[in-house]
Amino acid sequence: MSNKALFLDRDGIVNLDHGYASKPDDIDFVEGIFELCRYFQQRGYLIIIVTNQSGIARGYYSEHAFSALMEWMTKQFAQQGVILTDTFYCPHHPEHGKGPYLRQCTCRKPQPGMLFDAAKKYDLDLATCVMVGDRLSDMEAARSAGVLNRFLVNQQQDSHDGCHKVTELKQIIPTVQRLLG
Ligand SMILES: O=P(O)(O)OC[C@@H](O)[C@H]1O[C@@H](OP(=O)(O)O)[C@@H](O)[C@@H](O)[C@@H]1O
Ligand SMILES: [Mg+2]
Ligand SMILES: [Zn+2]
Repeated sequence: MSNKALFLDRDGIVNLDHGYASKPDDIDFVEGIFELCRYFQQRGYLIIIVTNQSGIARGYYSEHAFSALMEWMTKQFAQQGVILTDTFYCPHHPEHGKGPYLRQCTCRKPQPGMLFDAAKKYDLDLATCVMVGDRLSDMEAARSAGVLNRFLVNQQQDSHDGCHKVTELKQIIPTVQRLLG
């Protein structure tokens, strides 16, 4: 357990959530995302996306289309000086999934499955990882996985789970500097 990661939710954090993005034309990157990634990368964090993709379960787009979009996204990150180490995704939905995707799985956030899978694959010390998300389900997944520093961006909802609430990505760096030095 020697590595640490910045876990990013995708829709709503990396790109604006216009609803079930499936192709590059659907992607508008959120202001400050590359700067945030560069900050953590310089401090030795791997950059890992953890994303619910029920659009696959619902039949809106295929896993192949999802992978092609992530390949494109990885190149956009690289052009901005950011190595996107990996993406973990949940293609299931417990009610609206079709065929094999109709499942009560352990990877759909708020379940912590994707974070545990990432920890296993990259030998992560989850306590020292950081999660940034736009839903309480992101915070819950990270809390259940034992991620101590969790940032909830741009949500009015009240949360009692001890996460840091910010309205913009650029507010994260000063808080991290205070917490982690
Ligand atoms: O925010 P992440 O985890 O990266 O991805 C969320 C997306 O898969 C979609 O998840 C859906 O929720 P349901 O999966 O239908 O409950 C909706 O919130 C969509 O607007 C959103 O695009
Ligand atoms: Mg989201
Ligand atoms: Zn799943």
